[in-house]
Amino acid sequence: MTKKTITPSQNKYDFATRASEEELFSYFNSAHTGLTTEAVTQSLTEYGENRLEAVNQTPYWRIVMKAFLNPFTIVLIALAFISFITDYTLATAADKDMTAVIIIMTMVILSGSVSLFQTVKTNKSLEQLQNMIEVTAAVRRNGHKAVEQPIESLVVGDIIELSAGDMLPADLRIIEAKDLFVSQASMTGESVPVEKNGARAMPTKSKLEAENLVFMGSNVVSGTAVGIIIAVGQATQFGQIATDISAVKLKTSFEKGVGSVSWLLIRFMLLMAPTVFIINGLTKGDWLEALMFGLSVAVGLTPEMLPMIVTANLVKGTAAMAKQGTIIKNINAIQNFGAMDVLCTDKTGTITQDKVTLQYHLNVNGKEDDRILRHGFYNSFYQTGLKNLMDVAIIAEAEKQLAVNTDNYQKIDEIPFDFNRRRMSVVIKNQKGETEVITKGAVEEMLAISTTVEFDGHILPLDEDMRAKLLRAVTQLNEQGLRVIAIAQKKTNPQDHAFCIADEAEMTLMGYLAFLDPPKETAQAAISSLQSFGVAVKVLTGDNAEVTRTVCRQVGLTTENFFHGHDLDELSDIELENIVLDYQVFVKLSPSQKTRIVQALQANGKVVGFMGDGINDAAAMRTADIGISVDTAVDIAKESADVILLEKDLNVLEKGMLEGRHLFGNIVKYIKMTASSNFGNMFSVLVASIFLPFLPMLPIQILCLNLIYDTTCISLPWDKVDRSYLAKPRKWEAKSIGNFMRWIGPTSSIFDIITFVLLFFIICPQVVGGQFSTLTGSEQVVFIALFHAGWFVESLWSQTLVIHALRTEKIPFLQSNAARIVTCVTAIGILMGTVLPYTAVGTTLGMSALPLSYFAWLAAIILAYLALVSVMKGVYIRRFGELL
Ligand SMILES: Nc1ncnc2c1ncn2[C@@H]1O[C@H](COP(=O)(O)OP(=O)(O)OP(=O)(O)O)[C@@H](O)[C@H]1O
Ligand SMILES: [Mg+2]
Repeated sequence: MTKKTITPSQNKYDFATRASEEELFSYFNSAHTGLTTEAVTQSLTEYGENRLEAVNQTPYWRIVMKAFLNPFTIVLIALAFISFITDYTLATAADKDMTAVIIIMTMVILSGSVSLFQTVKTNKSLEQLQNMIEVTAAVRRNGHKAVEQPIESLVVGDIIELSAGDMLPADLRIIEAKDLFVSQASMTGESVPVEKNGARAMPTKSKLEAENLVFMGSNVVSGTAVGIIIAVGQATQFGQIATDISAVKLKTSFEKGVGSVSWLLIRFMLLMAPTVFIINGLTKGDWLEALMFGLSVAVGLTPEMLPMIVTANLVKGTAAMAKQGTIIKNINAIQNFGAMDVLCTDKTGTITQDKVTLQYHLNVNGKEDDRILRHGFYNSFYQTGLKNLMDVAIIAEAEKQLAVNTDNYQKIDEIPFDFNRRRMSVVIKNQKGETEVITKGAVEEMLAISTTVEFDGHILPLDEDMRAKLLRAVTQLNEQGLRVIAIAQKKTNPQDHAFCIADEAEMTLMGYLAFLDPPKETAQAAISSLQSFGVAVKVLTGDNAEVTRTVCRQVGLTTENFFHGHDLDELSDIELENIVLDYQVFVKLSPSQKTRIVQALQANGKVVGFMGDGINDAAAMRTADIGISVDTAVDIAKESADVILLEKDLNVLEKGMLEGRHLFGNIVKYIKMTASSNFGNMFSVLVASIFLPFLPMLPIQILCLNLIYDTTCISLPWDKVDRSYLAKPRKWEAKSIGNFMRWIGPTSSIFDIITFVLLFFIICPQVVGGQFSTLTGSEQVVFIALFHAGWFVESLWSQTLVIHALRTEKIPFLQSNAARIVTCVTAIGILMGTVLPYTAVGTTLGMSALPLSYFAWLAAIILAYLALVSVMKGVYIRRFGELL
């Protein structure tokens, strides 16, 4: 390693601004040709990896904590602790009993370890998926040509080549630049790109203003550059902000929803358990037993599997989506995907094919003219911004038709494209030293800067007649679905000045280029399919009205109502909010107008998706509830998205969306049925506590019942969802959970109470030989054990079978079947629970063998229960519109 000859001042950035190339290379041990392998290793130890802690993996202990500690497990652990004190510490030697503690802790461990397993699996698969779409940068090393490398592998001292659309992978000092314009919006909030260059400079007050420094998180709008990395990872300016941002990361509506339901159920339990405790204490007189019973009821009411069900669903959903070509970047956005009811999309590549071809190059007279193609070629060829499909088409066509020669020209300057002015210019000089500005862009924008036209070799003023004639010709082309851009030029003097937007004035319009950008064959079907799934499709484009109208008509979007970008700026936010739903197509939009439309839709209560692939879509994608981009999009668009499609296709998007609805359905299903059966059980226990001379169920039996039910529920994320459920966008509605609980819950209580009566007055007296009050002490013990076994089995049957009844709006087993795994697991649960009273374990748990005649009764009760649930389902659906 060479010795460092320069000591930078305290501030590395000031040093980097001031330093010459040699000083930089010597300080960072680098060279024009890049770092050597040894220097990379050296730099890694000295400055570390290019990773942000904020996006780094959470440490293991936190993942474990998160899996095991949630509101529900905390309640369970507290209950286990109290059980331990009362059953073990305070109990006499003979009565010491750890069974309750063991069962409760089993539940904690079960829910925690399944959650943990799922989380680890998700993190792994998310990482793998993200590697598929990772952002790379072109880096020179060991004297080789630059190669694309994942940005995490870059180190301080690396030499990076930049071009339009790139994300800045770290903080760089520019050493060479050609018309480099960078958007620092994520750092400064200023969306106008700033020009940067490679010259030495005096340090500025704010680092961000330094003309030769660029920063991680910004992106290259146009131009090219070479730079040396001076800071990576957390040490970058972005790293400093990113830590703060991640601290206040907003929760999605979904996370908030799950949280609020959790608390609702816990509050409910906190109210009910003490009530049960007091009633039993008062009626039975044994307060310690009443306490244990109250605690067990509390456990029974806790849906401890909720966190696990949510995680398992998200994991499953992510994997299923990946198979369909949809990569999830932000896992909590999956649910928004299913809730999305408006999809905003750009036009090129989504509605139209990703193939743009140049059809005509016409002069203002409407004749094919090679001069037009040649000028278009120079503009596209020499510009260093992002080459879009039109530029590619121009270059391809010119190379095919003309013997274009670039040796005779020298590029002097360029004025890069931006989405507000919608045009761009290059300045070139020929061998004779004549210099011209060549500008191309959207027709209206080009007419606005032109004062003359070239017509049959003459220069004529661009008067109203001419303007009208030109616009007519363009409209005609547009109506055939052709996109048109205009070309203009003017002679200029290169020595004058550096060129800027003001130079795009008093130009001579030469003619126009017309491109064929045909609609996708699949677009029409995809759009109507999305609409049939309740998603309104809106096109938000920067292109003009005529072409957009033609294309939209071809894919079946209504085109009477158009909204034009001009009119947008005159509307206040409220006015926009009022009309935004009436339009399907928005044209001539600037990037900030796209964002405003998304906001206006959200203000209408819509869950908005935005699909795009350009620099001009990034802001709107961030604002939308769900930003969707494609694999081939520019870095900044991919960076802003929550979801990346491996193919820019509405059908792929639709599949991902349905997957989102599917997993949401499974989550809501669990919450609703657990909440309602818990509520029902609660009610039954209250009634039974008041009337029975003994506890309706032993604490340990409640815990055991709960364990079996919870284990059954682990299969739910694998369940199917009815197609009819998938047909509508699904939003989180806390209110509907409460309704469900109040309406469906008490239904089960009716049958619980019928079972009490049956057991207390018929079955038990039959077996034991008399009504409870007439029995001796030991006979009463048998009576109670029988009663407990009876209720245990009935509870398990009804709670488990109702999973099948409530998972669908249809008739279970006949019209809609659960996934096989769910059917198997529930069957096994029922079987085990039914056999239990006949086994030694059952005896230990305080149950005794039921007479076979009981099962005939039980079958009748369960059938009647399922029938009534079906009726209630119908009533509920009629009243509230839908079940889940
Ligand atoms: N390379 C280019 N050279 C000149 N003009 C261009 C170029 N690219 C775009 N324009 C002009 O800017 C307008 C807006 O650009 P563009 O159509 O790409 O916007 P957009 O909002 O991304 O649209 P889309 O919905 O099709 O993706 C174009 O209609 C065209 O007139
Ligand atoms: Mg676009």
